[in-house]
Amino acid sequence: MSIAMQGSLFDSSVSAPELGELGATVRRTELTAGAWIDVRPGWLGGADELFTRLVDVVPWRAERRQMYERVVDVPRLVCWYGEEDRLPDPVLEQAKAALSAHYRDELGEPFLTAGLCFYRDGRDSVAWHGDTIGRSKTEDTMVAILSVGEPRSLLLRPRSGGESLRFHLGHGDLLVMGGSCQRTWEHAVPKTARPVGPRISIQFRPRGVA
Ligand SMILES: O=C(O)CCC(=O)C(=O)O
Ligand SMILES: [Fe+2]
Repeated sequence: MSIAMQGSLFDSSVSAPELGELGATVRRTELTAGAWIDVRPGWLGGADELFTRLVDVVPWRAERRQMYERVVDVPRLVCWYGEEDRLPDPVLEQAKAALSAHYRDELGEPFLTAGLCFYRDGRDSVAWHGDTIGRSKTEDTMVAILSVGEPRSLLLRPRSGGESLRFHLGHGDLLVMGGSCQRTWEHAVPKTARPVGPRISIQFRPRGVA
């Protein structure tokens, strides 16, 4: 598959993927009902290079999914890596280890799985949902999302109603949803008619969270 991506095409300084610090560069926002998000813009340098690699090496699958009574196309490509699976790029193994170290005391367990989503253009999306399959239905946990490629909006809104928050995530940005976020808030990557380039998100989760 060949994807032309704005920004990197004429960029002579294309650099190898490399993670920056976490530590004090991570900015926390407390949400309602015991939910929070951490944001670390540009955590992964050389993110466009990782995007290009992932487009090629990941065995992307188109999925169909049961939605209530209907089976619908999932408008994005996906690939899931379980805890025994080798991730498709060494820098993603490093990211998983760095996140596990950074959140060790607070989370009490490592990030073990990685879900990858490929939003090819503005028609690809994910509808409002919480990641509530498994323990996250009843327990506090964390889902860490690394974004590469062109930015897309990730929206968050409280299940109890209220304003939504919008983040533009791409080019190596990190966003971590924590606390009760999966149970008490929802998130979405909405479709857009604006011309947007392709984005890949990598979601790291602990065991039993999906
Ligand atoms: O692509 C994203 O940033 C979000 C993906 C997501 O919410 C999911 O796969 O559960
Ligand atoms: Fe999700």
